[in-house]
Amino acid sequence: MTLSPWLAPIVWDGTYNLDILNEQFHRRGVRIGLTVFVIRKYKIFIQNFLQSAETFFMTGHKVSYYVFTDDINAIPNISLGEGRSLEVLKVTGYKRWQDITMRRMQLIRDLISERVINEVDYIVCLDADLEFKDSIGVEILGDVVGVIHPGFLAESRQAFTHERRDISAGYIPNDEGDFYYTGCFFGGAVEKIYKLTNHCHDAMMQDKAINIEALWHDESYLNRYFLYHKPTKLLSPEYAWNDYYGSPIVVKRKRLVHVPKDTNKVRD
Ligand SMILES: CC(=O)N[C@H]1[C@@H](OP(=O)(O)OP(=O)(O)OC[C@H]2O[C@@H](n3ccc(=O)[nH]c3=O)[C@H](O)[C@@H]2O)O[C@H](CO)[C@H](O)[C@@H]1O
Ligand SMILES: [Mn+2]
Repeated sequence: MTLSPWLAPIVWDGTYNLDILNEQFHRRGVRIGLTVFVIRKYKIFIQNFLQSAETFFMTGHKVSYYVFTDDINAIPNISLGEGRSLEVLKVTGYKRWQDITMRRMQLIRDLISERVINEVDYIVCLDADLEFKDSIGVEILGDVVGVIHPGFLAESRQAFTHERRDISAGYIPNDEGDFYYTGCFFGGAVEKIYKLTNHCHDAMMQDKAINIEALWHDESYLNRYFLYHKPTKLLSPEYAWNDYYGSPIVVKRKRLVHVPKDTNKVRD
């Protein structure tokens, strides 16, 4: 499948010509931001994350990394390619891991509105427990970009693990939902991601006020957002692979892969 039912492209290997795209994006001098959070024990992932990003992420383009952490000194010094910069931002970690993952929406929103709106054109927001294993370039850029979760590519709508309680601001009715999107990767034009993160954070706060939390935390609220604000570009699960799902033939390139982790050890 290379087009969504609302005619947004779904990016797979073989669906685009990177030379043509690179020329277009170079001509615009496009700047790309990448946010990643390493709070508490997730700092173990940052070296490999950044090093592999230097090899495979947006080669030849202007890239700004924004690394959020509770301990600035724990972030290793990585030598960066030309036109690339890295900034470490100090944040206080939340006690519950669910709050750490959900509060990313608020922190990204505030970073965008405070300054990043003037620093980059596009912003890509990723989990930290990921390794780049193959090229990820400007083919992923668009106004609003969502990534199909590798576990739900061939699943029916009924199998999607959306939030199904109608009191939640993350609610998606049983007979709705286009795809199941991963929470580990979203992005788009910086002003569009301001709207997305602002909306998702507000939804989480609405739920918190009535003491509920959607089934898959930020991922559930993101799925709800994408139902009513459809992505203008979708990325295939090549962009958020997990070896737990083996090697189906449709997935020719595993570009970004989850690093196996023992959640009992890395989450408090
Ligand atoms: C592949 C995928 O769909 N990932 C999503 C999924 O599970 P995951 O199991 O992949 O979530 P996770 O444990 O990687 O947590 C999400 C991210 O929050 C950050 N973090 C989390 C805990 C902590 O103590 N310190 C810290 O820095 C870190 O950047 C991490 O990568 O569901 C989560 C919510 O349940 C998020 O929506 C993830 O994006
Ligand atoms: Mn993760």
